[in-house]
Amino acid sequence: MGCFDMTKTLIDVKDVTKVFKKQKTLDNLSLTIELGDRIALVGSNGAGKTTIIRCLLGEYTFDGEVLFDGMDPRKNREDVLGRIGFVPQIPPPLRMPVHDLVNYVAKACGTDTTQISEIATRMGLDIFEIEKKPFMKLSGGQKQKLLIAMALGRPCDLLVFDEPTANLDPAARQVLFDLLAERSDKSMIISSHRLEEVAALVNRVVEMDRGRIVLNDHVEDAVGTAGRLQCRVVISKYVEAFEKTISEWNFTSQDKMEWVGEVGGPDRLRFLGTLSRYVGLVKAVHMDEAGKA
Ligand SMILES: Nc1ncnc2c1ncn2[C@@H]1O[C@H](COP(=O)(O)OP(=O)(O)OP(=O)(O)O)[C@@H](O)[C@H]1O
Repeated sequence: MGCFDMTKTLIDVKDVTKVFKKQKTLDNLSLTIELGDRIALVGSNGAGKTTIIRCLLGEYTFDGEVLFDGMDPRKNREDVLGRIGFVPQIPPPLRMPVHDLVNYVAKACGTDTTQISEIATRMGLDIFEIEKKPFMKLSGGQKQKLLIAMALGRPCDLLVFDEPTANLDPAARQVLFDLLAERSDKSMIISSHRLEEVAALVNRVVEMDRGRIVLNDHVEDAVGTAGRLQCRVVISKYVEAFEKTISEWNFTSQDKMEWVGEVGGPDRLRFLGTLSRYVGLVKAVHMDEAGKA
């Protein structure tokens, strides 16, 4: 864990403009990310999500300033990258065999290969089976799983995942969300087209459109940490998985169809994200701020 200043600002993006071929991909963008923020970075294709991530990783020149824990990512690239677990949207075309790649990453990032292979196994990827294969000859899903295992199997202060689920089957997606939930003490930026998919993991939503931020919602701010929401959820048919999930939120039911419970203000987004997994099942949702019916 690195040292942070009193303000706990992890990333400061100030007036960043990035132009590709005369087109402003980032348009005077400013954003402060605090330590502990878990951000869903959403927006349509071409909004600029990957570009701001690449600026943060020190890969591009741009006008304006980006600081990671006070450091310029271009001038202090090694230090900055040493603290970020990154999964790119498009896997790099590496010829290196999987075995060598995992060893290299483990050594460079101060972890051991077992950590990486254990996570890969949870994702459904047996590293030993593919260890002689060049990375670029793996399937899209295999590459993604290995990149995720390498990012999560190393020590870091920030996880940056750019569209991490694009090539994953539903089972692997679920494991990824479980793995990320286990790391909810970490700061995260997860870029996604599907807010409902990542909502359960985050405490902040930043939406981009044409290089600008159009929504910046701290979930805690909206309801207040002390506020509680009284909720009623009605489903159209009984499903055991739903019962298990909603029971984990301490909801109760007489008939297993209508469920009632309370959700803490800061957990509102996570709760809705959880419900969205059962969108075909949910017939009604009612939420009231406790005491303000
Ligand atoms: N290296 C590049 N050269 C030229 N144009 C680029 C480059 N990288 C990105 N762009 C352009 O910048 C814009 C934003 O791209 P970016 O990849 O940041 O968007 P995004 O929000 O990540 O989109 P997606 O959801 O499709 O991944 C697009 O119009 C894209 O064509």
